[in-house]
Amino acid sequence: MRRYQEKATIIPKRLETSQSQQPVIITGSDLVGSAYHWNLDYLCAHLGYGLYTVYSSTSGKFKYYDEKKVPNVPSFKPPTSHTDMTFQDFVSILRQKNDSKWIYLQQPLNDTVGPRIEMDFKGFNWDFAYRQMKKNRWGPLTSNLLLVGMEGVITPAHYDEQENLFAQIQGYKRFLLFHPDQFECLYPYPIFHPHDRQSQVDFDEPDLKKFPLFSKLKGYEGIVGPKDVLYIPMYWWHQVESLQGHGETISCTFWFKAAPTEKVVYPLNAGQKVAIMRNIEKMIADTLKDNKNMPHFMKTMVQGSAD
Ligand SMILES: O=C(O)C(=O)[C@H]1CC[C@@H](C(=O)O)C1
Ligand SMILES: [Zn+2]
Repeated sequence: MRRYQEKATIIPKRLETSQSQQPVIITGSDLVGSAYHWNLDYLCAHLGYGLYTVYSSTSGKFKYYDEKKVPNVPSFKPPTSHTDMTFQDFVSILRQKNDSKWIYLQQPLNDTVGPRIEMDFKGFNWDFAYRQMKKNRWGPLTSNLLLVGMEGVITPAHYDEQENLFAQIQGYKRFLLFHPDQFECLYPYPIFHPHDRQSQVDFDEPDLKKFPLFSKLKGYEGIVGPKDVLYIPMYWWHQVESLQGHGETISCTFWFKAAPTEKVVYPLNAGQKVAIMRNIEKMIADTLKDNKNMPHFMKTMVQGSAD
């Protein structure tokens, strides 16, 4: 991944989240301490025979897209394909080490898992998780996503609309994180686009003519290894790379709904401004019903006159 900037701020290591919605790498939490022994063989033996969503990519990049929005962009070409298979089948493909085929298992943990995994899951340090939830006034836990990736896979820059405790179980991942106020440097796709919430900029080959502010981007960098938990605050952009040379990666995310906004305090923070931009863009799209001309419509609106 080409260095897009001179110097990234290193994500600090702490024992807990701070209430300032800043990313931290939490050490010593044992949030997923009961899963430290998870490896491919153990998961094959105990995950059961439920089906798991496995994404494939020819580039090694796994840019998420919303299938429900694909009809909005007839020319859209999905950058990945996905299929459901048993964990055992996934591991046998993984072990074929066919370099042209990059695969990434991403599946919410559900009740198809075997009793051993259920016991490990129940053994997560839920006190720690709920203490962070209460301390930061997050909403309820919504899902735990199991992620098993080949070394070298990349999840390109995007933001999520939930708070996330990202627990690393095996292997190493390099995270790049960007404050929500870097929004204008990252050029997200329009909301109606299948790549909503994703950056249009290819970090390896940034088109600085099309995306000039990308050269001003400033961000944070951190490497998470086994037993680390990265707090990814809602609306913070992140790009994730499973580092080469450390084998496949196993991670588990803990996504929480946002904290309710009790009293609006001005000036609004960058995350609140992203939420407002999204609401306005949704309203225009729903009212205009003309996605193709939305950019022109919005440009006209801000330029104050038809060009
Ligand atoms: O947890 C998140 O917010 C994500 O974006 C995950 C989706 C793929 C994961 C990865 O480690 O590549 C990160
Ligand atoms: Zn994410």
